[in-house]
Amino acid sequence: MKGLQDIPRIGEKMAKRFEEHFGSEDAALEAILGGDIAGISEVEGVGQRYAISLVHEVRAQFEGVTMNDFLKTKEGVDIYERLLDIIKQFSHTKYAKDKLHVYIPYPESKRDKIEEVRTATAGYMETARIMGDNEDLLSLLSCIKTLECKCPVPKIRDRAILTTDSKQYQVAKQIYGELMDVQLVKGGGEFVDVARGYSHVVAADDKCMAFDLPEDIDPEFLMDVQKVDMWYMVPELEVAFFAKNLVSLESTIQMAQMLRASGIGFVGEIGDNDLEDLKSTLSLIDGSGDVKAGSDIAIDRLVLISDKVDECVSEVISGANTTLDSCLEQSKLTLSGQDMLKVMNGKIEIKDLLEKELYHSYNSVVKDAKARLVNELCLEKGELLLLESFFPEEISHPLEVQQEHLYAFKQQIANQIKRKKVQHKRNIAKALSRYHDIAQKMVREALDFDVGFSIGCFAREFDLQMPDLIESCGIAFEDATNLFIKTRHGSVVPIDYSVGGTTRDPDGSKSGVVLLSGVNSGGKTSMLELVAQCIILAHMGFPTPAKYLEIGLTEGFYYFGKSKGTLDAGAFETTLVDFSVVANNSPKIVLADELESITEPGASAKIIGGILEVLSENSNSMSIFVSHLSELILENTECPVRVDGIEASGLDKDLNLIVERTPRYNYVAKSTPELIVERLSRRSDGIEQEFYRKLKEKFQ
Ligand SMILES: Nc1ncnc2c1ncn2[C@@H]1O[C@H](COP(=O)(O)OP(=O)(O)OP(=O)(O)O)[C@@H](O)[C@H]1O
Repeated sequence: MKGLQDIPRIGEKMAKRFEEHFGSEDAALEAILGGDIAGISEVEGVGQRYAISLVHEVRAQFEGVTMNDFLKTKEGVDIYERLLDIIKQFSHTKYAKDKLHVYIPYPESKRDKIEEVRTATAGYMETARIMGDNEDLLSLLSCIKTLECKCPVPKIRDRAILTTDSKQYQVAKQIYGELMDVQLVKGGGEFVDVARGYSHVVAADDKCMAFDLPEDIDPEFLMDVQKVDMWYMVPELEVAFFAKNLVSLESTIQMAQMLRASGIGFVGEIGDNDLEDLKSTLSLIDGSGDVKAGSDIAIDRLVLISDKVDECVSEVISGANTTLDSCLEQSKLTLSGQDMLKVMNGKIEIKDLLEKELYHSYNSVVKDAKARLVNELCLEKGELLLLESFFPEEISHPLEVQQEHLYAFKQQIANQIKRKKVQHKRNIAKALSRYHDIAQKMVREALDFDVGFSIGCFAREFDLQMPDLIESCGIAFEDATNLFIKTRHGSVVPIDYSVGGTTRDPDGSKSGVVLLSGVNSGGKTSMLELVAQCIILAHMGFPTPAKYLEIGLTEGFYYFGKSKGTLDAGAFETTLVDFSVVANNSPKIVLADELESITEPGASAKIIGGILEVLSENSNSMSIFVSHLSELILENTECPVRVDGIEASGLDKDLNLIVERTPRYNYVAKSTPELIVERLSRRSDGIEQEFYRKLKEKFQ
């Protein structure tokens, strides 16, 4: 399979959507082959069902087997899906929940696949045994999502590449044109004009170095744009990938460290030191790709200035005006006779005299105000120059800040922040670029860990054990519990049972054809369901719900559930056609529940007897038929059939049936419907009770 369009059902249009979603054809193929059902479901026009069937189809091509090769009936598939639904509850990520669908039961001929899964699952079970109740690990896992690889950054508006060299211009335009402005300038004058429009200018040729630039233009010089790495010129791009996936990455790293501390290997390619390095580098950025507060002292100081400057200036001014007011109150002017004459002769202005008198106080108030600003904003040398012109030199009352100078100051601080952040992001981007591939691998492994961990946690919760695989056709278990009853009711009576050539064979007959008889509501259907659960899980390579279980793998599994309602003639015919498939000689396990309801009892017994005869001729098959007609069926069959029974001994004080859930071997159990009638009678009164009493008499 070389391309997407080699996959049936993926045409040109769909292939394009896959490529767009996953970033490339290879990535899309990897997702399909790797069973990333969650990811595939997100492709435009693809739902979860389509994704599951697509993955199944592609895997079937590779493995040469489909789920239906083993699960021969719709009811078997239903049991498989219900089991999967239970396992999915132990997933912590959507990825794992969806990917669990790649686990299917295999026929015996694919034993290598079953063994492969068994080996891996045994590892997952051990991991879950150690870590299954670690709440920290579980909450970390639930924070991990598939990485988003498409992390476009918006065009950078405040940075530009300027050059006088047309070659450099073309190269820069081609590489960076979509990310920032690239401009060709003719000389120093134009360079300055253009540069004033940006807070950060990269001058990309040595001619620019010779320009006589004013103080406010401070470009960064580069000889050749081609020799610069992307992380240097646009660090935002590399940082964006890590920022967008920050939560997943940080959770994965923490999880890796946690697993390693518990002796569980995780992504061997990255050593402990690199993991720590990646973790500390990631701690410098936030989810938007910005430099996190606290990661650079210089940036923090500038940001603090920018945040506080307005408030600080207004506080300082109000303090200064209070001081100025009290100075004015205390000021008096005594004119000497000489000064009076000078004023009268027009040699000096009275205004000058007043100014002279007040200048000292004003000056010291302004000086104090500036000192307070320097102190409170922690200003450094280079920033003092702009502060000088914050207040008017001429006495003005009340004292006010010169807004245009305050604005210029703020602008300078903002530019400095941007420049410093770019510098800082370059260091971060350089450090992170080294980890780009391994980060992707780590998260993928973390998500895949959750797939296995879900199976392990499922096994841990229900105390499942790996079954023993035996060579003969049969199944035997001890203390087995029906998972559907357990999840529904919380408790379940464990059951022991054996059918076929197992080490627990009760009478040495190795009977592989069994009729299960018994009391109404005794648990026959539940027993059949339990056997089905064990068969399916064992053929998936999964552990089974029994303290001990041995099973002979088989090629096909036929499960025929109890029919609902009365069947008409057409349905009777259909059921027979369905059953005809068991007639061939291939190894198989057949479970059927109360097949007798397909027609009237006499005819049913004959038909079931006939089917059992066909099955008993196949030494590679095993079958259990639940029936209330066991005696009648035995009369209608020539082959050796073992009849087992689930019997009730009475009703307890709460009127529940007292049932021995484990079947008795070679024992025809009575249906004991009278117990049910008795229960109904004791639970009712009046006419209703009279009715049930009459029915009860019929059994005496
Ligand atoms: N091992 C068990 N532990 C606890 N509850 C059980 C067990 N087996 C069956 N039950 C409960 O007994 C009830 C009847 O079970 P089930 O339907 O399997 O009986 P049945 O013998 O097939 O009945 P019927 O002959 O009427 O079809 C169900 O509610 C089921 O949950």
